[in-house]
Amino acid sequence: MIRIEGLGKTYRVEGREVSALDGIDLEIAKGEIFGIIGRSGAGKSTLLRSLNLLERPSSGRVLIDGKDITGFDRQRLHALRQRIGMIFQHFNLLNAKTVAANIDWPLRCTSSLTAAQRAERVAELLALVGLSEHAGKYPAQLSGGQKQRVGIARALASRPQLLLCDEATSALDPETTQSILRLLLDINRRLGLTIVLITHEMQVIRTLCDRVAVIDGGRIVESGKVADVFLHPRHPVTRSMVAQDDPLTAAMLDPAHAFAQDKLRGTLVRLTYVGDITYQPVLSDIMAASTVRFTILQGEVSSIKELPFGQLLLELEGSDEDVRRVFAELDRHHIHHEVLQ
Ligand SMILES: Nc1ncnc2c1ncn2[C@@H]1O[C@H](COP(=O)(O)OP(=O)(O)OP(=O)(O)O)[C@@H](O)[C@H]1O
Repeated sequence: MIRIEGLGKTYRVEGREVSALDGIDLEIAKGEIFGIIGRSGAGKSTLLRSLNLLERPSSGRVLIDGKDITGFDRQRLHALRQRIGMIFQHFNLLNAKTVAANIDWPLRCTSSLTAAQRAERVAELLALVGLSEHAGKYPAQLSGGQKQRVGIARALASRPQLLLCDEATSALDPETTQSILRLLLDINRRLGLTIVLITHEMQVIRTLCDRVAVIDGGRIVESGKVADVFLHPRHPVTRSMVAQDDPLTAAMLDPAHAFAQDKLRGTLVRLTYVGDITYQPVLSDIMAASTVRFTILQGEVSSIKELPFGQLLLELEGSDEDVRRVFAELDRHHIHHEVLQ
């Protein structure tokens, strides 16, 4: 659906050139939830805003459904923006208008619907985001989570195919964040809407996204399925973002900090696995058929979106030959192993 090719953006600040994006290549499929994560100043907002040309790239192309939008004239851009909704960290609501009027606003400005048809659409959207009882309130009377629900309803008013989320939960507490993420997931499933979001929180990516790209210094430094990137982060920025989100993974990625090294007798191995195998006694079977003994030093069973995963830090004691056989059995069962020491 979206193809970004060699995208670059340079800002001119006081006669100096600041490079915000440098040679970005990405593909985002229809119906997927794609996350872009990075530290402050990495280029996330510039990249997201290039998708609806709120930011004009300096080089490269953005293709949506095969059409290069960077060459669109005003009229085509106007039509494109109606197919792309956007929500913001600070909600950007019209404070002097009620919830219903905020949601009605884009319809009033751009659609050819009658007042009655618009009212019907607003009622539908209010129900979708769970705010039917708050239609007559003003933004100042709402909680942060409710304000973001209004933002989502407003973004969906013109039935877009693509929703851009700019740090949509960064201003919310953890519980409200979860409820907004659940709403976005529900909307993605019910409406088949493609969602592209930017965040600096790995937790948001883990909960919501199918795939992720890590951006640093205006370049994509790592990308892939969320489970792969989360469980096997390669770039230092990715490792640090995973570590901030999940201390257990951090400890397993860098076990030197996790426990007393002088107590180690055998081979230190990190196992990772995803999917149904998480709930099967495969490890028990493999070890029961071997003379190799194991000690669990650390472990975690959790989920990424709805995909269960496990990771274990084990010390294996046995002959090299027997340990190799255990590794071969792990491979056979798609349990990834990584010898750490
Ligand atoms: N309008 C602008 N004029 C000049 N420089 C800009 C402008 N917008 C962004 N930049 C610079 O471009 C780089 C990328 O900024 P961008 O806002 O895209 O990063 P970000 O990852 O979204 O950061 P944050 O998480 O802090 O919002 C930064 O160095 C920033 O200072």
